[in-house]
Formats: sequence, structure tokens, C-alpha cells
Amino acid sequence: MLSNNQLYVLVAPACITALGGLLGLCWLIQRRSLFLLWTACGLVLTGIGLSWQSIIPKAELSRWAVYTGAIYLAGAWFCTLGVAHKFSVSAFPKTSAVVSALVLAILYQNSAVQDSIAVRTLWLNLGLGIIHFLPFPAIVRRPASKDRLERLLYWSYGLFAIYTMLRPAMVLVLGFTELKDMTVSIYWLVTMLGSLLFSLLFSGLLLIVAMRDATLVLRDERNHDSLTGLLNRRAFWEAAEKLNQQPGVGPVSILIGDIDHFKQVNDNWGHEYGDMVLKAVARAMLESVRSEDLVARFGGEEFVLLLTRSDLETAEQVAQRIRAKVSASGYVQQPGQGVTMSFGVASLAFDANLRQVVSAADRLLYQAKESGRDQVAVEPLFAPVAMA
Ligand SMILES: Nc1nc2c(ncn2[C@@H]2O[C@H](COP(=O)(O)OP(=O)(O)OP(=O)(O)O)[C@@H](O)[C@H]2O)c(=O)[nH]1
Repeated sequence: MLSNNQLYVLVAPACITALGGLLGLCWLIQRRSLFLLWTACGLVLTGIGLSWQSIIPKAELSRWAVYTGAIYLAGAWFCTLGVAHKFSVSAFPKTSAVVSALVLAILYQNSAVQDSIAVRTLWLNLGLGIIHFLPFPAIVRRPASKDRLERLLYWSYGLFAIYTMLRPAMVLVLGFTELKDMTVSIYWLVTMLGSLLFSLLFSGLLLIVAMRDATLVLRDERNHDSLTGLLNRRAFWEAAEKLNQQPGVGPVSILIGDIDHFKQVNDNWGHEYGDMVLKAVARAMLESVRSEDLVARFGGEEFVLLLTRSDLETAEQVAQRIRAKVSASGYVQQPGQGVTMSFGVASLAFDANLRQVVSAADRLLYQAKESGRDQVAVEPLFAPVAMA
């Protein structure tokens, strides 16, 4: 039968295990942030270790020290793996394995030869702290992240690692007798409380970060074409309207480009080859513009670019540059005939309706196609007219 004291100290391990379960459930639902799964394993193992150690009689602690130690070490390793995965750094598996083996050897030697709870406590916590701390320097050395949430996440993790390593110092303050004789020692209560508070903080932060990441990914997918990564039609218009309202962006020019006889490319070489051509065209466009310009795939083989602070002459040069890059890309429409593109280019120096410029560029593209393709059609400054 468990005493009241034992039941009381089981609250913290149960909460830690439940937090692990919650993280695991979140991973199961979204199947995206793998760091949730690793941290879930870490918390569940830690919760199990703490529960086990809380309910076995004190006299038995030494006999089970190697097993409980192994569970704690595995828990620490999984938490470390989760953090390392989140920040894309190494979790130092080999070093962790060596540290774990050393700690387990010491625990075994200690429980079999000379039973000292203080020595066990010291080495186990030191080992756990080292395993937790291993990825921390690499995380801090990464280029400074502007994300406050992520900074809070790794600093709280680093502090917990240091706290774990320093925890045995508490034994010195409390004295070994307290550790040995009390049914539920102060040391044990502090350990439980520390682990619970850290687990709560860390799990909460991880969940917030995972939800935020998922929202960003969804927003990214909503705004971008999945094949080329360029803006889609809806996101282009949103960004273009916003950009056009900013002062000092004019003159604004619109380029509409279309791959010539793209159906033949697909028919001759297959859809996958066609996809590669679309990606090469997207690359050529991104390489030819500045970061503040907009590049979108409106669908099929039609691309739309918005260039800021570019007059018609500059826009025409950009279109010619892209056309030359696509011709030189090495992709072929049919044997001996490289892939080509046609462009319509219109420019607008006034604060007018962007959709009119896009229509003008579209009309010019049609002219370029009619005139034999593989060319850029431009027209003089397109002055704003009232929309019908
Ligand atoms: N590989 C690939 N093909 C696509 C994709 N989207 C549309 N297409 C193909 O693009 C082709 C467009 O053909 P058309 O509209 O006839 O135009 P075209 O053959 O380029 O002829 P012109 O524009 O007149 O030079 C069709 O065969 C579509 O199946 C895509 O994502 N990947």
C-alpha cells in the first residue's frame, strides 16, 4: 500500500507524464514538429522514473538505482534530442552515450559495493545535466535569432541543465542525514518541484512555438505556389496593392512572361520535365530582380513580375535578361530547339490602378506571341484611365 506521503509526491511525476502525453498527442494530431514527439518521450520517461523512485521503499532505492538511473538518462536524452531537433543542431548522441555508460557504471559500482545515496545523487545529476547541456553552446552560437519565444525556450532549457548539474550541491547544504533518513526528503521535494516547474514552462513554450510554426507554414502554403515557391495570384495582388500604396516605389512596371509552346514541352518530354522547366524559369526570374520586387506564378506557365523603381526601359532589360537566361538554361522544347519565353511589359509612373497595367502587359504578351514568340513586347508609358 502507498502511504499518503508517497501519494502526495506522485502528483508531480503524474503531471510531468501527463504533459509528455499532451505533447505526444499534439504531435500525433499535426505530424509536423518532430521535436514535440522527442520531448514527449523525454517527459514521459522522466515522469516514470520519478514515480518509480517515489513509491519504492528507501531501503530498496540502492537495488534499483541502475534501472531508475537508466530511465532518467534516457528521458534526458530524449529531451535533448527534442531541443536539438527544434534548433537544428546535433544532440551529441555519442557523447551522451559515453556519459550515460559512465554514470550507469558508477551507479552499479555504488549500489553493489558501497551504498552511498549522496554519491549516486551527485553523479546521476551531473550526468543528466551534461546530457541536457550538450546542444546548448551550439544553439547559442547560431546566428542571433530575433524570435523572443525561441530565445526564451533555449535559455530556460540551458538554465534547467545548469540547475540539474548544481542540484547535488543542495545535498551539501541539507546534509547527508536528511537525505538518508527522511521518508520524503526536502531534496526529493525540491527535485520534484524543479522538474515539474521546468516541464510546465518548457512544454508550454514548446506548444506555443509548435502552434506558431504551424500557422506560419499554413500562411506560407496559402501564399505560395507549391511547385516553384513563388507567390500565387492572390498573394501577389495582396502584396502588390500594399506596395503600390507606399510612397517612393514608382515608377512601377509589370512584366508578364509565358513559356512558348509549353504544351509541346510536356508532350515531348513528360510532365516531370515540364515541372523542372517551370522551376528553372522561376529561378531565372528570382535571380534577375531585387528582393523588394514581386515574382508570382499566376498558374500554368504564366508568370507575373512587379518591379518597383523601374521605368519601362529598365523593365524591358529585365525581361530580356530573363528571356536570355531561360534560352541558355539547357532545357529544350523539342530536339535542337531550346525553351523560349515571351513577355509583355507595361510601366506606370502615376498612382493609378495596377490591374490596368497588368491588363496592358497581358495584351502586349499576346502581341509578342502573335509576332512569333521568343520576344519582349513593350509599349510607351501606360497612363491611368478610369475603370469602366
Ligand atoms: N508540367 C506542368 N505543366 C503544366 C502545369 N500547369 C499547366 N501545365 C501545362 O501547360 C500547358 C499550357 O499549354 P497552352 O496553354 O496550350 O500554351 P502553350 O503550349 O505554352 O502555347 P503558347 O502559350 O501559345 O506558346 C498545358 O499543356 C498544361 O497542361 C504544371 O504545373 N506543370
